[in-house]
Amino acid sequence: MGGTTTISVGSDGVAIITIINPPVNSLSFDVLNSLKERFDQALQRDDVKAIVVTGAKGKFSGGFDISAFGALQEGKAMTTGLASKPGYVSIDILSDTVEAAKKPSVAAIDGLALGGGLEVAMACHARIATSTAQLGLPELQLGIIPGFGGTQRLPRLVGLAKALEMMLTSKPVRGEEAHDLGLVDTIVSGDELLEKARQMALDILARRKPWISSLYRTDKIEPLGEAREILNFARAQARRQAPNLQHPQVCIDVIEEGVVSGPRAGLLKEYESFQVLLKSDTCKSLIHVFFAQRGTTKVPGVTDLGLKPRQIKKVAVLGGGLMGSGIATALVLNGYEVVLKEVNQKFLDAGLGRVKANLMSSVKKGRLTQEKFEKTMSRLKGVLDYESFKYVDMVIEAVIENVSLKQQIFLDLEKYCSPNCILASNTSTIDLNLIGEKTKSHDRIIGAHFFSPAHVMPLLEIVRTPKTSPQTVVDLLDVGKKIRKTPVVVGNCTGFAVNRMFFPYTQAALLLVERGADIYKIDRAITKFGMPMGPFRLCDLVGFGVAVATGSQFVFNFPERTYKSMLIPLMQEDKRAGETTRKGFYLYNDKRKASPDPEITKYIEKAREISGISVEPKFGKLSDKDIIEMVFFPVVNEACRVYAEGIAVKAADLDIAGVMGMGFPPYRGGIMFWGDSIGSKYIYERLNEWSKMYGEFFKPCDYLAQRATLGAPLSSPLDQGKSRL
Ligand SMILES: C[C@H](O)CC(=O)SCCNC(=O)CCNC(=O)[C@H](O)C(C)(C)COP(=O)(O)OP(=O)(O)OC[C@H]1O[C@@H](n2cnc3c(N)ncnc32)[C@H](O)[C@@H]1OP(=O)(O)O
Repeated sequence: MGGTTTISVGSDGVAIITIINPPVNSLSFDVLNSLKERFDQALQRDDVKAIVVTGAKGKFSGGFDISAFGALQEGKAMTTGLASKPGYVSIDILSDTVEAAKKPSVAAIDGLALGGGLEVAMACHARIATSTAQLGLPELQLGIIPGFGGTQRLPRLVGLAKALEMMLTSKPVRGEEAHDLGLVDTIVSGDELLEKARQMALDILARRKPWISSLYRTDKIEPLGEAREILNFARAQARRQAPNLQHPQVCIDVIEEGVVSGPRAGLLKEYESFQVLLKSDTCKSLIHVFFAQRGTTKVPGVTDLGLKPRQIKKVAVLGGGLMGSGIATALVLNGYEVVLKEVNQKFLDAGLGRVKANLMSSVKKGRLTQEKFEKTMSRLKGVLDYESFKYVDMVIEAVIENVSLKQQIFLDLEKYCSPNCILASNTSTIDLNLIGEKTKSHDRIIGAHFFSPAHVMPLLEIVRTPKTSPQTVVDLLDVGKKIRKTPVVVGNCTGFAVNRMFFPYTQAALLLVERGADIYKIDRAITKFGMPMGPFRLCDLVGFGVAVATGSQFVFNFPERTYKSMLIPLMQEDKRAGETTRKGFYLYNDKRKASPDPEITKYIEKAREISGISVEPKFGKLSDKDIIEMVFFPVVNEACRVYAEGIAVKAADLDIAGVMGMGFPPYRGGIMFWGDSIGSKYIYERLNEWSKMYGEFFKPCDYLAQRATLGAPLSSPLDQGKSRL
């Protein structure tokens, strides 16, 4: 587990206890045990009058050690007192040792005080922090609730409404705001943090400052009737926002227990609920996503070579359409100089206008000041030729999906850019080897696949061919980090990881509809499962033009497993092309509100006639579970192919690609993780059965068949020899 604490006692009689467990001073069992021992020592020693708790290297603590959850979930880690007694940490250590101590303690907070870290700080008698410190209880994002007394102390320090907001959103507050809220007593600079904390501890001892136990404060908690109203309002809101999640409701129940029956009862309920939630599928999935997300930047054979990212200052974006302008927005927002190129003044003005509109929308939402807006816009320059391209460090091509156009552009780029310039394409489906076919620059050609809207969506799919140099990958990983994207490095193939995995998503839905399932019922079932929208609503959003262009790449490359439905082309003939035409699978009003359209039946019937498929009554009666399985098992099947072909290095990368790129619910852990929670054997058997009845589209791939026979998880490590990376 690792980590420890140190104690040093000054001539003023103040003991400084320092948490040491790099990189974020997480609270492992070793750290918690050591913290208890140090406190006991400090309380026994005659030369210690008061105590300051702090974290090494400018970080208080990032909370309980998340890597220890696995052992706890399996019922291990019972060797220490920590897990053997109900509420040992929250009651025995933090309440009965730290908070009830006869010597005052002050938490000196710089950097992070998150989760268990903030809970330790709240058990101290006062808190002093820097203005940049981040304080929060983000446990809910891991599928658990605060477990070291946070559900009881935070409401008593900042009031119910703010405490609920902080816990339910998992968002931390900065030092200044924490001070305004009463969570922190004093703000000081980093240099004087410890000195002022010592002084504060002595002031408390001398009663020059109040000696407060947060757990027994009542002044910030609303009277019972009002408190219940606030809690019920939060319950309803959490249910609306996350109908599939139990733990936000549990968190509110635990807070309520403390308000109604007192904080001690609250602490016990917190402990019991924490133990139950820890073992839930939601928690296991979210913890998997936490580590998987951090694992995407670790690419064997690339990031372990000791390469340093080169400095990229200026980037050219080719194409000012929806994607190009979104990419340019993300870049200028994060400090890059951007040259936006278009083919004529009209398109250029439109592109620059889109970037401006994106930034203005942030100004309107209060996320960007007018001054910052102007500074950000000043980093953007529009051009109509390649003249300035010799000064750029990277180009991102974002023109329409046309192979010969892209080939010509890359030839031009090779001519106009410096020989070290990175040549990236934002293509979502086209093979990069094809794009660079006519050039000699294969080592610096790379895919930088953003998701629309590019300045909002968190994923950056970095596509690498066998010829792309590791340096180019490292450079783009660094840009990805600087523009706050989660990068996933994948190999080159049609559709790469995200689009390839999710191509069967729409295909399966079309197949079900042609056989008699209802469009709107499918979308409802999929949304209930946790996707932001169903496949038909998504098609409307991206537009039928894009859907058909992307689809044709798959039809061409994987004809044996593409379901060829005429439904979308038939609708296109009638000028229905999705949300932009106000008519797609749904009808749209001025406010973009979608409503079902009964007219859709006529297109479905026509599509059936063309494909020669007749309605099967059982498809009209599919349960939500059937719909989920028939739509998502083909996605799992394709994810298995992608993994087996070595397009992804780790199955966990595919989980993140699906969560961040398609909105697959993180609390289901990602597509491969979810598949494993169901079991390879069951998925294989279902697909096999459907492939016999409804064709090749459902045919399980060899990898899935092999895993099912072995009874092995889908995500177990692959033989790396096969990897395309
Ligand atoms: C009982 C209690 O109530 C329960 C708890 O306390 S649960 C834990 C609550 N705390 C959290 O949820 C915080 C989780 N951590 C974070 O949000 C972010 O890591 C952070 C804001 C602390 C730092 O972010 P950032 O600087 O971008 O660095 P990031 O890459 O995320 O993390 C650095 C490393 O620390 C690790 N780490 C971060 N927090 C950790 C934690 N609480 N436990 C274990 N490891 C942790 C990361 O896995 C990563 O490891 P790696 O370098 O091997 O990949």
